Amino acid sequence: MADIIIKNAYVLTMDPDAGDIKKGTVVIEDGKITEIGVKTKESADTVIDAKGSVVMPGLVNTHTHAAMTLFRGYADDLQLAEWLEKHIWPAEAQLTAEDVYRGSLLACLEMIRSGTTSFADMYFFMDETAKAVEASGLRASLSHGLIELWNEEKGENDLKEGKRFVRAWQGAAKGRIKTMYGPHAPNTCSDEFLAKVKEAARQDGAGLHIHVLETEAELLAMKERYGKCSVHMLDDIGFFGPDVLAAHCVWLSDGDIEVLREKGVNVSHNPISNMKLASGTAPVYKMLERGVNVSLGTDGCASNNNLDLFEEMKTAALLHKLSTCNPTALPARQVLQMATVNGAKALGTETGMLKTGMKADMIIVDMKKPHLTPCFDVPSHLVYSAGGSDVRTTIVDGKILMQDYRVMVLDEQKVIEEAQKAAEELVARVNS
Ligand SMILES: C[C@H]1O[C@@H](n2cnc3c(O)ncnc32)[C@H](O)[C@@H]1O
Ligand SMILES: [Zn+2]
Repeated sequence: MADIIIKNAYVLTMDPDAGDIKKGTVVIEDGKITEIGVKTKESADTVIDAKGSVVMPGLVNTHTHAAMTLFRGYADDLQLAEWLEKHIWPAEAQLTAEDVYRGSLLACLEMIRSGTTSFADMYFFMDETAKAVEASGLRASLSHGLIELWNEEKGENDLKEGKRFVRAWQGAAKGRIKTMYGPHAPNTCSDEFLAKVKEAARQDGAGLHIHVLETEAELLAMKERYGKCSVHMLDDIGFFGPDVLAAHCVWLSDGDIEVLREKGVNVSHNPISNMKLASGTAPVYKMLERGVNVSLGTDGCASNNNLDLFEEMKTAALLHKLSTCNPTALPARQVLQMATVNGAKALGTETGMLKTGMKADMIIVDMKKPHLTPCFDVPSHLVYSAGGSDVRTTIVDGKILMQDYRVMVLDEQKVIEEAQKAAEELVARVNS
């Protein structure tokens, strides 16, 4: 007998070798997808009748800072440098481990509710984010943020903590947690330090998560310091490879795109954060055209201000039609691919597609809604009309985290109340 059978659903497989199934069944056993089709096994511990719904791969958020939910709406309408240096970093100096746990748990709840099944995170007190991931049932690739700021002692301490975290949590939560090294950015970490971090990652077989060329200010500072941009500096120190997840990549030249493609670097495109902080428009159309693996991220809740990847998908589609004056740029299926297949590739999670043998991370989206009626094309609705609140069921590793809008794994009210209290006390400390 199977663990879970989802039947009567529109199955959006995202598998290039298989089409969609209009009225199909997905069978889950031992955390994996064991059958997909029309005629499958019929008995299971849990049978979900998904008539009027779409079952699809869970969404993958490849760049966030989960605990920053506590700073949602804290410092709006600013450019990155002022936002970070005058508001966010002073506030983060007051963070406690408990705050990070509360904020991360709130983020996990928000992600479960809006259909994200795995995410990549870079922050501080990462044991707490890992505990929240463990408790929530989500999948995550976590890194301790390393911000050297040309201070050798700080760099050493940060790297020591990053290394401890990588080794302590690799493969935890029954393999749902992976760990990475998280050097913050080429304009906050020296080239020598970045080379050391790369070597540590190589020794531990861990990936690297870094912000790259988010702003023009970064590009100018790099040219001034090194006579070349971030991408070429990172390339020259041997930093790049398919183990690298580069967030933002806004201020890229054609040559930079070629380097990213050649080295198999994974890019996390964060259109809402880039728009809100007025950082610029990443050349996503060109990157995709040239074969760079571009995925989607929300960034943290202080620059977005939520974790809803449905909003991110729609924004990406619209932004790149506008920026290229080309309505055929980033069609719905390609954007869905960025949020699923490409994200899973970036995190190396064996998810992102509904395919026999893959890990069972999937969501069921309720299509019986006024704003989703009528439905001529499912991908179109998922990108242009649906929102995170249309997700009715979320499954990770074959475990149901939310069923019919009811979150099964967390005490929702308690998570919200405790995060609210933590945020109020944190801001009071910042202002005192
Ligand atoms: C881990 C550190 O990164 C900071 N951060 C959050 N969002 C961004 C961003 O868009 N660019 C650069 N740095 C960012 C976060 O506040 C932590 O200090
Ligand atoms: Zn970020």
